[in-house]
Amino acid sequence: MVPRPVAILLAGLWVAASVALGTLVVALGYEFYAWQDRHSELQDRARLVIARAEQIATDSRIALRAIARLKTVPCSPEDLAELRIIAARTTQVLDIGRMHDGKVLCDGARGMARGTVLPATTILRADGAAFWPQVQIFGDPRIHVSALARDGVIVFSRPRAAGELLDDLDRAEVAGWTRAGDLIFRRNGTPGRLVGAEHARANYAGFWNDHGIRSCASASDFCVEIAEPAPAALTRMSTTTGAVLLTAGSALGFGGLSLVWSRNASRRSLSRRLARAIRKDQINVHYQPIVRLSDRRLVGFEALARWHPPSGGAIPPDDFIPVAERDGLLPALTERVVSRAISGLAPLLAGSAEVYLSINIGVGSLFDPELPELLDYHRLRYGVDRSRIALEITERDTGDIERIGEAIRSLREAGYRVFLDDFGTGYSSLAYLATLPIDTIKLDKLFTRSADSAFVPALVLRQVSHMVATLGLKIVFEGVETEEQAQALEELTPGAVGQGWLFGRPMPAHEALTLAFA
Ligand SMILES: Nc1nc2c(ncn2[C@@H]2O[C@H](COP(=O)(O)O[C@H]3[C@@H](O)[C@H](n4cnc5c(=O)[nH]c(N)nc54)O[C@@H]3COP(=O)(O)O)[C@@H](O)[C@H]2O)c(=O)[nH]1
Repeated sequence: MVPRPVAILLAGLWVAASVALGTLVVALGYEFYAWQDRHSELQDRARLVIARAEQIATDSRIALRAIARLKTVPCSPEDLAELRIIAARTTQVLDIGRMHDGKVLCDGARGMARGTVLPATTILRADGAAFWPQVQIFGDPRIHVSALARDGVIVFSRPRAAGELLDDLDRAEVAGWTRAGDLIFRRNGTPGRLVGAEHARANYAGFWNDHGIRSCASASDFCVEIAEPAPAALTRMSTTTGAVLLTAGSALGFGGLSLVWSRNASRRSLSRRLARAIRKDQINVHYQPIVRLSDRRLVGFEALARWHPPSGGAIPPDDFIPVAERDGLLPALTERVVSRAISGLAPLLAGSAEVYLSINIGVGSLFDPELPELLDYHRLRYGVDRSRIALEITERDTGDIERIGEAIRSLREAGYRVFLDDFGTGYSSLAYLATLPIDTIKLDKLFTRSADSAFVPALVLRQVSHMVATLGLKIVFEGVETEEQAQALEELTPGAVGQGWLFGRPMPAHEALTLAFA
């Protein structure tokens, strides 16, 4: 018994750990969600900027192509009118002009420009076009434009028409550039940090890092980058959100740990109760008949463990056998089952009727060096011959097949029959059939049930039956529930035996004896 102060301290630590763990999980979830949310928002922004840049490029191309088709005298009133019309037909081009020798001669909006000289540009594109991301050109320092010139034509658009879509990102460094690394626009941050040696880098953001979105247009020579620090979302959340997170985290942590604890506690308690039931000989055995399919003659009984705790109800073997296997209780359980199983059917087994008793032996018991002695002790008490006992081996582990083989060989040499149980399920595989010295396989219910159908298990059933016959083994079909299944199985494997609810459910010893002696 743990002293009360220690128990209180442990309970306090338990609650604190639950709350801390749950809160951490919820906080990490929140952080990840907030990061993802912002990241996809920034990606959407980058897509918008790219779309705008592509539209400017397309509009400029359309304008240049249209002007190339004009037959008007450059800078004539008709020509200027055409330039205005072409610009008006686009959404992104502001104005179009004619130029010569680096000078703008005229443009649609202002007419004759009296030879405005353009500054030198560093951006020369592969198609021979020159590009000015931002230039003051109409003699008015308040007017800046972006300009693209080729073949004596210059197309003006709004400067930073794409970059302005990022103007509200206060904390972000943003930049747009050509694939060659020439800067088109930049805001915030150290000049050259985003563009330059690193301009070929792909998106570089990862969880916990700053956001780093880098994207290039497919139809124009334009790339954009957005770099934004990602401070922990938790430091920015409101008190209400914090309170909700803390409550949710505490509930989650407490609920989760309580669930783990209660599952472990119930397993521990099942194991303790099982150990006590074995000690107090409260594990009973029921017998299920095994019959020859052709004439339904009884050939054997399978002993199946039953646990009815004195407190009421029944705990199924599928629940307590795995616990026995896991907690090393299987040898003790097998000892009780062997004792009960043989004594219960002793009058039948010691007699002359050729009926056998099959007993389940898990691998944990198969390796028990005392198993042969245990079997001999109980059978000799009642004068039962070894040939009247079959041992059903169930392998629930991928275990040591050679060791299993040795154990089976020595039991068979001693005169016991050995059945391979649940054949066709998880672990009981073809490798076992080829390696283990067994004389009978018990084919799992899954296949038996398909006997009168055309489903895939039915095909497997046919192949396995054929293979078993070829290997000179015998077969017991498990889980026969209908007359149709029994007939189909008998046709498939003449002389086979079966077990299932059609022939009888597991029953207590006195009913089994009545059935056998009827
Ligand atoms: N190591 C040991 N394992 C044991 C022991 N006793 C039982 N077991 C294993 O537990 C599993 C479940 O057994 P149980 O709930 O007793 O179910 C058996 C039959 O009742 C059931 N069955 C039989 N016929 C039918 C049927 O027509 N339909 C249907 N749905 N179920 C049927 O099958 C179980 C027998 O299976 P098997 O042993 O494979 O022949 C089970 O794996 C037992 O092996 C024990 O003492 N030790």
